[in-house]
Amino acid sequence: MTVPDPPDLSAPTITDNAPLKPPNPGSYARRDLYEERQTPESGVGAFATTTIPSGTRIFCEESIVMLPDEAGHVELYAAVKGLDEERKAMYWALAASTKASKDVAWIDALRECCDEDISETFNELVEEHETAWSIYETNRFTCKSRDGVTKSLGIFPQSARLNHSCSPNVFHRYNPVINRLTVHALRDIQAGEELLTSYIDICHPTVARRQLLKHWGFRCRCSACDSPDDEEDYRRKRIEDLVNRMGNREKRRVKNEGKWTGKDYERDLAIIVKCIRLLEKEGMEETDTLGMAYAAGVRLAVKVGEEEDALKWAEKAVEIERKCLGEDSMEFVRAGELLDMARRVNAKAERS
Ligand SMILES: C[S@@+](CC[C@H](N)C(=O)[O-])C[C@H]1O[C@@H](n2cnc3c(N)ncnc32)[C@H](O)[C@@H]1O
Repeated sequence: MTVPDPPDLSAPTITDNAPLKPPNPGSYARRDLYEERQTPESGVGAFATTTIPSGTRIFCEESIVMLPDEAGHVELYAAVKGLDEERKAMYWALAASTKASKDVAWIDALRECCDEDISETFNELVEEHETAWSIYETNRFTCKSRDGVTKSLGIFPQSARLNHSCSPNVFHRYNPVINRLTVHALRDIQAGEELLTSYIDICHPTVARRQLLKHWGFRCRCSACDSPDDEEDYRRKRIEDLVNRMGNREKRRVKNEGKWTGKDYERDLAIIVKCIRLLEKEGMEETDTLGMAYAAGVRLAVKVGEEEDALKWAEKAVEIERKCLGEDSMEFVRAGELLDMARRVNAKAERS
């Protein structure tokens, strides 16, 4: 939930301040659609109690704790201590799976700000800080600001019950417009199925995913991890490389605007087309990595005069962002703007 973010291929070219639906979404978890249950090996999990159609928003949750990326044990403990009793209870009831940090400099800082007469209970206080930190590290979600620059980490106690899969059936993301974490069904989910999100970027191959998941202290037993297939791993590695290349070229293009030639744009587009094909082949059609690839593809296709592809991808981008993030997300609005642009360009091409 806190792993490195993919390169920002959704960088807006039209407007970053598009009008969005009024932000009054409430804070909810659709308990009419799922229940929490103990699982044999993954602690508590969330299970569908009825069919959940693809695209359904299941969680739209406000955080109970949100801290800047760089906050440490002492700041976190103070934030938890400041919660009302109900929220405090919610916080302490969450799972704590990570090991104590080897960096103990914070203990000296804590000692310095404690009264002398606390010395007898100091060890207890340290333990409480460590437990609070482990809960935080196990359950926190990355929350990016609208400009994508500021990163905070938030605790959303109901969404925090979602277990992980590398082939997830739900998608989570913090939406800075409505200040909520949203979780959407990526496909139709049947009653009895566990709702599973991915804590990490699923484009990584198996070995890298295993390494990243060590943070949460478990080995993933999803089908992609349990019976890794060399070809699938190769495709995920290729996707990862292509996404990185797209991001790097996008940065270079922005820096060298004006110097980018038609050939350069064609090269960029070729990478995106490969990436789109692999994502579709890998069954990652639902995730918004593909949404980002489509959006980047639209801009480039327009540049090189492939108006029909631009229109096709813009339509797909809108659908993916609607499904994964909802109509109140910036991504959806930007995809809609791209679709308008692609339609205009197509109409013009047809006229001429
Ligand atoms: C955010 S919590 C998820 C909810 C948690 N199961 C609970 O009981 O509250 C993350 C923790 O759940 C467990 N977990 C999540 N996904 C898992 C999986 N696929 N296999 C085993 N354990 C998992 C791990 O202990 C992990 O550190």
